[in-house]
Amino acid sequence: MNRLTQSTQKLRRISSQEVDVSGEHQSFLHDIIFEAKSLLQVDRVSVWLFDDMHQPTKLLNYANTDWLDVPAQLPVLSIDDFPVYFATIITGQSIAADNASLDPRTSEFTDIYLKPNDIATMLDTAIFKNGIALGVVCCEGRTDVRQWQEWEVAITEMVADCCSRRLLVHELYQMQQKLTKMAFQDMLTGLNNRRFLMEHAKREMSRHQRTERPMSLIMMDLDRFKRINDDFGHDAGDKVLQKFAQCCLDVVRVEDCFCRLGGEEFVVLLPETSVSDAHMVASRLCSATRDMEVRQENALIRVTASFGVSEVNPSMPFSHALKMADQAVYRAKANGRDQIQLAC
Ligand SMILES: Nc1nc2c(ncn2[C@@H]2O[C@H](COP(=O)(O)OP(=O)(O)OP(=O)(O)O)[C@@H](O)[C@H]2O)c(=O)[nH]1
Repeated sequence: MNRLTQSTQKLRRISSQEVDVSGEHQSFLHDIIFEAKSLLQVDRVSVWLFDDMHQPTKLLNYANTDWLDVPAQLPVLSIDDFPVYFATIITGQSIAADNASLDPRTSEFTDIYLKPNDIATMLDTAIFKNGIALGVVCCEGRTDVRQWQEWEVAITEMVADCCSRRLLVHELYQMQQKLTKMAFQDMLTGLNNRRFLMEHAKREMSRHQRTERPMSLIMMDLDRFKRINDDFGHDAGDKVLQKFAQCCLDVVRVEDCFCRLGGEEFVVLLPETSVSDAHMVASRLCSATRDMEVRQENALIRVTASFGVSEVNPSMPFSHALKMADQAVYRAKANGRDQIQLAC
């Protein structure tokens, strides 16, 4: 079997493997760049990505066989300093520079990179995404110049394709993470949303059923919020909601689950908390809201909120506790607002 066939088989096996793409590039490109180093018998293989694939101005170093611990400050190559190299790579041509200091496509690197790092020969090729160069795989030999063979260029191009596939999987993973976050997060306040609360409550209720520890719920609704929108505008209303969210987060504990149900309605689920303790938390939230000020142009906006506190009985559906707390909020509103009512 010739070298090309052997190397192709190795790379195909590597690129078919499932890998954890949740970490840094150095971790999930590690096996590919190490295999490239071994197949091509070079001193170093590195992966660089463009800052912007559509209008690249810089190449950023992302993964390197030499650095198992990636330094905080990675080298950056700018298009202004290496115009010929960039122009060649962007068009998708591989650069097999036998003598890197003499080859016009890589000689730009001589003083700044080749000499200080003792690099004599380079074989670089573009990593593509949708037919556009996204970055570069860079293979470097130290000390001796070398005559690159066609099969070695083909292998480097295949390494770049393996990287491209891994990067795509990494991008899909990041997109999925973002979508999951969006599905469970309120975009305006950054708080968890109703969907998150329902999922979280299910888990908490099962835990509390086993431990028989108390759990409580506080529902809160800003008072006469419509007036704020009407008097100061919708943006001011949004600002109030954001400030209120932050203000409440400062009061509750990290293990409490604070969510925006929608509009000007919020809930905090308090594990390991009796109704009387939840009432104390609600009192703190009530006075923190009263003390809160939001500046809008020359005006200072102040708000109050009405609170309903209920026990969460793990043997009843969670919607029951929500309903009880909601009814208590309704009574607080009917009773003059800016107060707390216990569910009965
Ligand atoms: N700025 C802003 N306003 C919102 C948002 N979501 C809901 N609202 C507004 O919140 C207001 C809620 O008004 P109402 O349900 O009448 O309640 P309220 O004025 O707070 O009166 P009470 O609850 O009875 O004290 C409505 O005007 C909604 O348009 C939001 O994300 N941003």
